[in-house]
Amino acid sequence: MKLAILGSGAMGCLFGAAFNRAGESVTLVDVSQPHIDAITTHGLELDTRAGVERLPIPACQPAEASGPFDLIVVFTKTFHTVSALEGMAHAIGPDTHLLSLQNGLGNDAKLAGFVPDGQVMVGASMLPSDLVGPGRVRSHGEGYSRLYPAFGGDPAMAERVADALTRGGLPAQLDPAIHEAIWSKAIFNAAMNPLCALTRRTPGFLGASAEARATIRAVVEEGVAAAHANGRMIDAQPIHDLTQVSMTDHADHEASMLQDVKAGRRTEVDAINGAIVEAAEAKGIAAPVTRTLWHLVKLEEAKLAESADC
Ligand SMILES: NC(=O)C1=CN([C@@H]2O[C@H](COP(=O)(O)OP(=O)(O)OC[C@H]3O[C@@H](n4cnc5c(N)ncnc54)[C@H](OP(=O)(O)O)[C@@H]3O)[C@@H](O)[C@H]2O)C=CC1
Ligand SMILES: CC(C)(CO)C(=O)C(=O)O
Repeated sequence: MKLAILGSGAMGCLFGAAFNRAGESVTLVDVSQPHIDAITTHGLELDTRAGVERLPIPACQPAEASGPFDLIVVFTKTFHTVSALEGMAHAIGPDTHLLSLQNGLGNDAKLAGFVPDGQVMVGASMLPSDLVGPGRVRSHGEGYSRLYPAFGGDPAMAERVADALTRGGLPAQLDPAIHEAIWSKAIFNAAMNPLCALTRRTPGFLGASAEARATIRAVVEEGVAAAHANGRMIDAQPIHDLTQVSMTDHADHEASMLQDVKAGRRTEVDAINGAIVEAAEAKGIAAPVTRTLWHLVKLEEAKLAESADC
């Protein structure tokens, strides 16, 4: 399979490395020239629990990517998805499949603007990953990934992708209830990520606080009510369990939203808390705790933007 990772940061490099280990032809596509130069000169340095690897994977800017690709895996932040795909339009052929394992709701609709519906795949990944410097990625947690065609149809390509990832060391499985899995993950992120970002602390700190635990429970309950109102019949308990695992087993992991505010970057809170609140309110349901966390993170982003201007 000839594939490109579009947005080869923390997650893109982790997944690109798995496809490379599985023997697939991978190109890492990104807009950061120092990152591309480091990978081209020294190889991709990947630090996992299995040790440190240095993988010689081609890396380039979008305009230099030579398609058409069988598969483009989109791993930009959600607010860059559409512009990133526009920058890869020359490398999308009639048979190109697109896959998003990004956080948040609404990734399927963004991808659907670029290929026929039957070639859009979506999913969710529980793997953690950090970009620690140009050409250097660290991922020290366990986690599964799930994927499936977003709008139904033949799952053959999704099967090939899950098989390659699993052979490359990242367990992945097909999940016909993929939209429920995506909702569950978004609710988990809506509960955990803003609190990590606002307190500048990891899940272990939240677990030690009764106030944080109560807030997390409230966001999960609101999110599940929103999902039900939108026809996604998910259970609250597995999400509560996942938040518990995060506070104990992943106590020191820096949630991606925490990494973003620490680096002074925009967060994905609109696609996570914002999307859940909008989906709830469209069905006449209030989600006040989720909304408040959304607004607090937006305030934090405004504060960071103001200090960057000074
Ligand atoms: N990190 C994690 O632990 C997890 C992240 N996720 C999700 O995965 C997705 C990716 O996250 P993550 O890997 O952390 O993000 P990163 O910021 O590490 O990587 C995104 C990369 O995309 C690049 N990019 C931006 N615009 C373009 C473009 N037009 N064309 C090509 N590349 C572009 C960015 O460059 P630049 O920085 O210069 O903008 C950056 O290198 C997000 O949706 C996130 O929520 C899901 C599970 C876990
Ligand atoms: C790594 C994980 C699953 C948990 O925090 C995540 O989704 C994130 O950091 O955004």
